[in-house]
Amino acid sequence: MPRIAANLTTLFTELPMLDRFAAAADAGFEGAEILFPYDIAGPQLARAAAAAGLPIVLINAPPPNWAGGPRGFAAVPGLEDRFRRDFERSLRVAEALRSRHIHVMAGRAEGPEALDTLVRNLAWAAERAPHASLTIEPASPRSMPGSFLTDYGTALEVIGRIGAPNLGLQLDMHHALSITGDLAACWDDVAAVTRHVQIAGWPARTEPDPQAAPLAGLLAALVASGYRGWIGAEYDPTRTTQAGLGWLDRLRGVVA
Ligand SMILES: O=C(O)[C@@H](O)C(=O)CO
Ligand SMILES: [Mg+2]
Repeated sequence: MPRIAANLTTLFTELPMLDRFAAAADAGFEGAEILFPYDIAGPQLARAAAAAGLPIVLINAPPPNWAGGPRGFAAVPGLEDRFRRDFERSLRVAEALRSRHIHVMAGRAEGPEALDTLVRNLAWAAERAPHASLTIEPASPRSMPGSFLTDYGTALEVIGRIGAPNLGLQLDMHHALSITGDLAACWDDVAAVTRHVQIAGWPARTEPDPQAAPLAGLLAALVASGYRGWIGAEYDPTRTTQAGLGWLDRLRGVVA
């Protein structure tokens, strides 16, 4: 049965980051994602996660400028040195937090040179960190304008060209629906290389509804295909996080 992680960058934001782990554990989550854990010392985060009994499932590699800027640069020609330095940083943090996955973002770029840059950077990263699990996540252009990685065909090509056992896909249902409009067909295409799944309500990206389309279909497909990874809840709560958590028990009923 897939386990459910709270994305602590988007959930429990009523609380300081270090208090979010305990709140997520009390609410019934079994793990945590943090998009950018670079503002708080790793040992402090690791202690808070351990005290709450929550493994950290996913972090993102550092963005050059999270506050309004591009959120990554693995596909940006000319920034390869910066990519390597920052990847080393994400590795140190991932090791301190024992994060299961590192999500590497492509950043704003276009064209064949960007594709080659992404392949080269990710191939280097996968070889540099054979024990780390790396993911790439196609993002809808509406959410991330200008991002290089906005379709699953390109993601599959990149993963296939590199052929590293520690590189795979992060399927975020919000992006998958925005990009393809057909979550079931998208899952069929990418299931074999998917290492991590994220869910949210559709189309508003608020609380997920496990018993209604499109999430009900995705959950059925995950169970049918024997998906053994985590499901991360990455959404914007309608009111407080706690007030909207009724979906969590209902989801367990569906995937049990
Ligand atoms: O879907 C998203 O926005 C995230 O998973 C992410 O990593 C981009 O910041
Ligand atoms: Mg996501």
